[in-house]
Amino acid sequence: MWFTSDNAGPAAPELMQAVMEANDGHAMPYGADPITARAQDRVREVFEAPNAVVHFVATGTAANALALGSVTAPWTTVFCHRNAHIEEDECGAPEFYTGGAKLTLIDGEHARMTEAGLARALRFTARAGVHNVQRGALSLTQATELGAVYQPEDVAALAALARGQSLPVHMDGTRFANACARLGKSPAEMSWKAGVDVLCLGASKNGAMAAEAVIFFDGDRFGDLAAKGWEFELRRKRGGHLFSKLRFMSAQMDRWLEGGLWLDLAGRANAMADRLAAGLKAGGRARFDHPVEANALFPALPRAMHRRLHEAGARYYMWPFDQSLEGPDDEMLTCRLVCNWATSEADVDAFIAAANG
Ligand SMILES: Cc1ncc(COP(=O)(O)O)c(C=O)c1O
Ligand SMILES: C[C@@H](O)[C@H](N)C(=O)O
Repeated sequence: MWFTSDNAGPAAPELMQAVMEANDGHAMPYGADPITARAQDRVREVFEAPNAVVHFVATGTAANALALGSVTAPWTTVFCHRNAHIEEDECGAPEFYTGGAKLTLIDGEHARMTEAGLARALRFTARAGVHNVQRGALSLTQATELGAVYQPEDVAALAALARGQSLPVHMDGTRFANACARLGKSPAEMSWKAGVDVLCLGASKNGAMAAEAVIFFDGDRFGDLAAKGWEFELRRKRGGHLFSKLRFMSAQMDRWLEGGLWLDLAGRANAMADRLAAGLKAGGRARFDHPVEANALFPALPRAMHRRLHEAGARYYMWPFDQSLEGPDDEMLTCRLVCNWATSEADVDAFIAAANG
């Protein structure tokens, strides 16, 4: 019963097979191989973005931090949600790779930034003179860190506020696939058509061993897109994130996007989250303070239930982590349960049985 994180899940056999097939003799290193070119074209095709600049890195943190470093200056601030991964879980990488940009934290339920919150923050930074950080970029996470998704129109409204201040829009798409699978909208509708300028598309949480794409879309934001892409390549190399045998990462991304596999895998994870939520709700003792819109759920459960689950061998995080299993049985404690493409109905049903007793 593994529900700690989709990072704990196995790689999908299709992607492992793609790596095996890529292991065919010699090929030019550092991304100059044909598999990488094919994977970059596949991303452009799936996103209906023939001119997009596409590069691959191994982690979501590298993707976010290098992308933000490419679109904002050290003396600026990036507007993000208070619970954004770039704020809470990247050990200062965005600040490091931007050369010191700050993060301006904005509230909103379910880690979804509100228009009012962003508008207020933009107004507040309007006073910026030489003594103040300048507005740098907007960063949104899709799906969010609390298991919710943004509708394309929500993204468009926030992006419009950013665009009104000539700010680029970054999207942390570590679980973009889960959001796309949930909403049934096209990748283009969920990204550049909604005003996203640079998308970090995550495959690692959704079947890859390690593969993340940084996609700069050909809007009016970056002027010379080729130059922006070259700047990213230099930042990636300088940051130590250019894989010499990039073909093995590219092969994963190419296979993941081929024939809609990425959406099938994400759909499986989402379906298991739905099954788990329904089973806990049926037990009558779970409280849900956040919606289940992707592959994660955040139920509040009685402490006694948590004890029972831990004794049954269930693996998951209390959320926040530091909540103790010692104390009154009926105190409600929130946890995070994350399903991945390999989560089985048996895993889910065993968790529900242990929870409901
Ligand atoms: C929303 C979000 N963004 C970015 C990341 C960073 O990915 P990585 O841990 O591969 O650096 C994670 C990690 O799971 C995440 O949950
Ligand atoms: C660091 C931890 O939050 C990781 N990003 C996860 O979602 O599991």
